[in-house]
Amino acid sequence: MLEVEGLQKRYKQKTVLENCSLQMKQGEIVGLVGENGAGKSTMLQLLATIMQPTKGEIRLDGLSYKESVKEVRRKIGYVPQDISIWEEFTVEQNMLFFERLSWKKRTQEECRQLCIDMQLTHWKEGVQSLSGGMKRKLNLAISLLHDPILLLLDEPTVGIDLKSKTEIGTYLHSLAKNKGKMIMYTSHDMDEITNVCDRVYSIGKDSFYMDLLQEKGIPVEQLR
Ligand SMILES: Nc1ncnc2c1ncn2[C@@H]1O[C@H](COP(=O)(O)OP(=O)(O)OP(=O)(O)O)[C@@H](O)[C@H]1O
Repeated sequence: MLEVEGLQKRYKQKTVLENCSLQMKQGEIVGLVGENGAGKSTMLQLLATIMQPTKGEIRLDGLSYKESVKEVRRKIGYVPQDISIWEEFTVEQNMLFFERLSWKKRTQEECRQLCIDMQLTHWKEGVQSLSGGMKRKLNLAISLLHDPILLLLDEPTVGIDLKSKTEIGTYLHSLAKNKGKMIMYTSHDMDEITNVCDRVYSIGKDSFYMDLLQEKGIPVEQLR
């Protein structure tokens, strides 16, 4: 379970997040929406332990981010907005490289299976020749190497075709429902949010997203 209480983030004079509280349970896929600059990436980076909040508490499976950050990190997979893989390597070389950096050991077959599970079948192919969708899948596969319980995805489907988007959505759904992962992800695509997420947090004072998602019948709460 993820528990966030009274979170605040200030960048110098600017307060981006104020008194945000949220919870996530095992097996849930939660969307994070809001206009550009609302603070979605900031929230994901705080949850990923990349930045520290100026106020507030975060706990993952009862572990405090302040007291047990090393243990917490082992339980988190984070995919930033920008793709971060080795362009000059093959899919296989990328997977094996990042496996060596991971605290959890995986066999070559397990690494390959992770890719196959999300329909990334170009094991021997150079990353440079992959489509945007395949690169996104590889980035996602790398983030799963250490079998995290919380997966934080910053616009994982931006700029990719509908087929890859749908495959990623289906895969995320199976990760949550069959393996009990908690998944939080941001997107500006409301159809995708509606199709993939169980519920949504809308960041910011603007009620545009709240109204839109409520109309579509998706449970949504506002964070400011
Ligand atoms: N390191 C930083 N220093 C100062 N201000 C920052 C920093 N990072 C983000 N900000 C500001 O905080 C606000 C929230 O940014 P953030 O990237 O979290 O928004 P976002 O909702 O993810 O936006 P987008 O949809 O464009 O990705 C923005 O006004 C941004 O300029």
